[in-house]
Amino acid sequence: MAPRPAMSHSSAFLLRSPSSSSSSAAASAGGGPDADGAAYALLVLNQRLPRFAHLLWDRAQVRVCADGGANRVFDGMPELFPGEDPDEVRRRYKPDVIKGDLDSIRPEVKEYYSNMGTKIVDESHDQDTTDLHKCVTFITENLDIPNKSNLCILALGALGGRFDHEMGNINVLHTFPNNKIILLSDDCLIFLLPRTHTHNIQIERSIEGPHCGLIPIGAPSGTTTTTGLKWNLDNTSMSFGGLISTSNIVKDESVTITSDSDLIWTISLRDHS
Ligand SMILES: Nc1ncnc2c1ncn2[C@@H]1O[C@H](COP(=O)(O)OP(=O)(O)OP(=O)(O)O)[C@@H](O)[C@H]1O
Ligand SMILES: Cc1ncc(C[n+]2csc(CCO)c2C)c(N)n1
Repeated sequence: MAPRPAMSHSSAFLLRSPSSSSSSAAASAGGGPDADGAAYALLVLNQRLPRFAHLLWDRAQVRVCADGGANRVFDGMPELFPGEDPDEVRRRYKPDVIKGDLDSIRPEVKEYYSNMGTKIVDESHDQDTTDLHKCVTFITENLDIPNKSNLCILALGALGGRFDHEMGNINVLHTFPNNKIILLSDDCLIFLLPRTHTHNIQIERSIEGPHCGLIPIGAPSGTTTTTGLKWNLDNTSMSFGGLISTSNIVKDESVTITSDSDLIWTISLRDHS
């Protein structure tokens, strides 16, 4: 296989104190870019907020709700602060943008955030792309977002739930292969490993692993080689109907992956509740 440039990946954005990789789970309020200097945009989808949603919110460069995701922020953020006045909590967690076909956001939620100055982008004319797709387009095309080319996109609530939505969300990873997009749930995260690069994934053991998978969703892979896993691939083919790497285990501090096809990487998140 021809040599190709390296791309590194880290889930340090989930660390409580991103500068120290020995610290434990899920981010605290801090402000500013995450661990490895990679700033991120937070995208909230229409599923129950993960337990660490408010912590990621505090450090995001920009916060976008995909249609009904706005209901989840409106209802869910106060639930993460049970002792506090719900309205006070809501005022602290104001989305910058709500975008989608707007058939799921409740009218009172739309009015509430509109009155607070949130930008509402109605794309109800487009019934061919998902709300997640619309929001990723917004982030990649919006000139007002600083440092956009380095911006990672964290999509909360993208996994678990309806299978058609999950597949639509994974399709967005393949539609925007040049953008770093991470789909998150309470239980795991996934992202795309474009075939154009070799990949070096830093494992944050306090918050992720040990279960992981390497899956050729878009197309079969003729050859994939890995290091750092319990069951490594060595110039191995993967396809649906044949071998795909599920229920694998991370062994080392970093995992390297090279493949002739785009692959989906997934790793479990540890339960810190
Ligand atoms: N159950 C789910 N599982 C995974 N992702 C979801 C789920 N529900 C919503 N999403 C994500 O949140 C986004 C916004 O959801 P919303 O329910 O507002 O979309 P929608 O277009 O109204 O959905 P639909 O009309 O298909 O029910 C979706 O584009 C999708 O990316
Ligand atoms: C072949 C095909 N299948 C499904 C849809 C429906 N659809 C896909 S994305 C979307 C918007 C959801 O907010 C809707 C309604 C379509 N247009 N074309």
